[in-house]
Amino acid sequence: MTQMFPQGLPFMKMHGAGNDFVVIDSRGRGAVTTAALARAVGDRNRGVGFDQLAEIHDAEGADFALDFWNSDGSRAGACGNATRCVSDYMMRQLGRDAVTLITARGGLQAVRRADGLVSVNMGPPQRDWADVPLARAVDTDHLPLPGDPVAVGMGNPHCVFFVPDADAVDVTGEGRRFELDPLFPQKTNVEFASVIGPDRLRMRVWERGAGITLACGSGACATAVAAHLRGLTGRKVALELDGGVLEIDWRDDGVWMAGPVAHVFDAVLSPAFLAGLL
Ligand SMILES: N[C@H](CCC[C@H](N)C(=O)O)C(=O)O
Repeated sequence: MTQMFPQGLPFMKMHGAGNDFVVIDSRGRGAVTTAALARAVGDRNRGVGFDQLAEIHDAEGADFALDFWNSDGSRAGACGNATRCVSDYMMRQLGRDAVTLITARGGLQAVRRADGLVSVNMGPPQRDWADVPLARAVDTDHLPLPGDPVAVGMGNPHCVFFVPDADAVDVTGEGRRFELDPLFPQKTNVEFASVIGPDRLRMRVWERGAGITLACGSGACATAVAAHLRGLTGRKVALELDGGVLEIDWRDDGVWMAGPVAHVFDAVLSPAFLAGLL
């Protein structure tokens, strides 16, 4: 398929609070991303490097559709920060302050707030063990794992730990261990959070298929939901991540997540790089 891109394959580099993405706009043509392409582009030395690759597609009944890939070549059912970044790009292109999109989770909406932050409704949290998904029927509010974590699905699985000091956690060691725990048949993203106040949390994250990232939107949503369920915070919280602050508001219609976005550069994957990948 390389011959389809004799001039190479254009992409955009974006980030939301330091959660970084390669975005490929495939509207008007078929999907191009494969696991091999995601792994090659995701290699920070031999490719471009990203936490997730997002591919934009045409959609029926929405402004666009989005697919997400991790840097290890696996698929992600949700990616809140990439959704905000691509929604910003689409709102600019369409000259609007609101867009609708379709992901593996279903239909979502994103808006540009009066303060300029891009906010997305990530939908209601999934609290049933089978939806997270977990391997067996357990209490999702108190998983039978050391550290008493909470399981929350946001279109992808999250395992949220509340700890006295998130900065003291060995995120790589603990994250990798719980990512691969058999309780999570599709593995899991792992969050470590500490309470700063009734409307403020500190959070660090280990992402399934990507490792430590500077921020994780769906993880921030899952953590805010878990904190409220545990009676630690209200429904509206700011989360301090390594790459910036994300604002979460758990409303009746879903979990809204707002934060900064950046469109860093546009570039092209060369035909030589693509050879054998497409
Ligand atoms: N960074 C993303 C989440 C990626 C989740 C991915 N690692 C998975 O396999 O579920 C976000 O902003 O929501």
